[in-house]
Amino acid sequence: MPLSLTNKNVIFVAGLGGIGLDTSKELLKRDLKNLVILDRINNPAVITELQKINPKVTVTFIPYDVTVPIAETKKLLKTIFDKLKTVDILINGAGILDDHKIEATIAVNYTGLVNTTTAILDFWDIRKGGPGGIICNIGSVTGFNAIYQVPVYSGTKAAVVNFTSSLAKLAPITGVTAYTVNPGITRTTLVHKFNSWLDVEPKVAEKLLEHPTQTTQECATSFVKAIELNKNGGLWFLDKGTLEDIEWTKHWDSGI
Ligand SMILES: NC(=O)c1ccc[n+]([C@@H]2O[C@H](COP(=O)([O-])OP(=O)(O)OC[C@H]3O[C@@H](n4cnc5c(N)ncnc54)[C@H](O)[C@@H]3O)[C@@H](O)[C@H]2O)c1
Ligand SMILES: CCCCCCO
Repeated sequence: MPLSLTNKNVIFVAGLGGIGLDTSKELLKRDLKNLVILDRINNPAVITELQKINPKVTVTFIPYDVTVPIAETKKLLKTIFDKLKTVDILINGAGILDDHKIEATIAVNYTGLVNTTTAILDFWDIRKGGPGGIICNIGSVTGFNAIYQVPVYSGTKAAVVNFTSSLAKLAPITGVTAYTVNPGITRTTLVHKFNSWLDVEPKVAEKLLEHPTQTTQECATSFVKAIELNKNGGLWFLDKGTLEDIEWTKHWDSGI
């Protein structure tokens, strides 16, 4: 159901990246209570600028690498919950795009997202007396249909979409709802130049960028609208400045 972001506490993993930073700025147009940015990027000047956007919101930065062991993530989350007492939304946005780096791509884009999500369930799971919560995972249009020249990256994004859809179906058990935001090609440093798998297409970036794209601001505007729409199981398609909830085609059902 639609969600007011007023007085909410949000953890944003990768909130300082290309998409992340403009989305953080868009979030700060709402009167959150706290925006806690976890990122591998550490830029105090940017945090200072973010804080100036909305004095009603407390902006906090904590260095975080999603590839750390899950026990470390749980310790970090405990420090945040000890301070804030409640967290309403976790946004998982970390991602790399380099199909030469197979293990790193899987570790960051999938394993890191799964571990961060799993870790916060320690604090949210209603079966443990938790309050429940909301998971917003950044997938990608490539999670629906691959950029087949980067099959490793695309595969991790398909995994994010699939994993998050399962979380949404598990919400009645855990009390944690979930959805993905899936941007189309958005002009950030991630997409300027990157390696294709086994160099099957040395000009993959150049070829893709010949087609229509969107700005990070367009993406951010759609991103926060999706957060406010707050649809459990949402498959949000954020392409060329538009926002659309995708209907997934069911080909099989486990029956359970
Ligand atoms: N730009 C696009 O066209 C596009 C399209 C669809 C999805 N995405 C996804 O959006 C997200 C942001 O991408 P972007 O285009 O802004 O690129 P970006 O490179 O600007 O941002 C990537 C973010 O992930 C963070 N990150 C990377 N490795 C990390 C790690 N080990 N631990 C913690 N944080 C880590 C970076 O610090 C940065 O904040 C990624 O998940 C990407 O896959 C991007
Ligand atoms: C230009 C290629 C962008 C690929 C990132 C889509 O998730």
